[in-house]
Amino acid sequence: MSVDREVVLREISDITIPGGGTLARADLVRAVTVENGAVRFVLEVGSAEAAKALQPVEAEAKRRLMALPGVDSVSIVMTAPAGRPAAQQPAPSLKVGGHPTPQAGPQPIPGVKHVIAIGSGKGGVGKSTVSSNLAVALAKAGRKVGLLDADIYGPSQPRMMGVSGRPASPDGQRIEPMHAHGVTMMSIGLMLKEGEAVVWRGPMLMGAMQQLLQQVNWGELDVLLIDLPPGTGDVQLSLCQKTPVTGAIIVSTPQDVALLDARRAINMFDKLKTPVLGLVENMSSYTCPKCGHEAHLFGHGGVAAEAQELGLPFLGELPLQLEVRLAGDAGRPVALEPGATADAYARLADRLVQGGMA
Ligand SMILES: Nc1ncnc2c1ncn2[C@@H]1O[C@H](COP(=O)(O)OP(=O)(O)OP(=O)(O)O)[C@@H](O)[C@H]1O
Repeated sequence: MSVDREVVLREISDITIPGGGTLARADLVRAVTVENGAVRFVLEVGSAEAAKALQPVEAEAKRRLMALPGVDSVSIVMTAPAGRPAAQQPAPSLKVGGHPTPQAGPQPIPGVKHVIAIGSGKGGVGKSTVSSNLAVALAKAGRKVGLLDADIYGPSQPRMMGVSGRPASPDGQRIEPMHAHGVTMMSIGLMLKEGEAVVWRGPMLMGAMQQLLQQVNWGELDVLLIDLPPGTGDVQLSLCQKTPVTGAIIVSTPQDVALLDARRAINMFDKLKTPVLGLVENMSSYTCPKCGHEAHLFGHGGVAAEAQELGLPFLGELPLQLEVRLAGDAGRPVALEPGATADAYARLADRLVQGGMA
């Protein structure tokens, strides 16, 4: 067995710490590296006293790791965040995917007035497209808007919003969000190495969501839109457990199969006691640019009918248009330019503002 980061974390995860709990649960381990038999990591501690209390933990970790075949040295650095000169600061603690730190119930995000989750039952129905365009439309309406791309399986907001690069973390703790088209944004995709596969389990996802919600300097926002992964999984659960969510918008195509999945998503939000603000129909019609004929490739009106049946607001329909995809691929959401689609998004934004949700 070769020793790597995962082996190191597993080996020390159940070491108990003063005050109860384990190293893994307290999420104190940062920046694990294994190189030519040398294991190094940081134990993040709040103060000099805490560092002193953790000395037996440090010793036990060393003992266990030195016993692993192939490990020649173990170096553990304890860091206290405050008052250190910059040169001695640890690498930014952008360990998205770590275990969550204990948190008593949902915590509001400082400065953020409303949180709106954008979900769908099925992938590919345009949830990310709707999120980026709605964010832009809200910004155009003068709202202070944030957009958090929490689609861990396929983060697409960096591409759709035209943002790249790694977010800065000047103090190694807080994360500076990016800005594009008047929107403050952060994507889980910007925190991962390109092409990195995400195989996080529930607790790691919880940790990631917690960091993205609470560790990012969101600033003062009227509304933070959260682009969720499709379906009904751990991210949705984490979000609703970690922060009070004003409500969820469900995106669906008019197609029966997409609607069936949308119903599951609505059910899940009901169970999580998160109000569903309404349903949006995407790709509802296609107008041929040559002859002007309007076609309904995925059917039409299905989402409005579904909303009526479920007693939920129908928030509007958005056409299927080549420009929507091209604009998304180019990093300039179509809602930035004047036109029928921008108008449809402006109406959607206006409904949220008028309803006191954004
Ligand atoms: N109204 C539309 N007209 C044309 N293309 C669209 C429209 N809505 C979405 N698309 C395109 O469809 C593709 C999927 O859209 P998008 O990524 O927004 O879906 P999604 O529901 O977020 O998918 P997933 O969650 O599976 O990543 C993208 O290429 C996008 O540009």
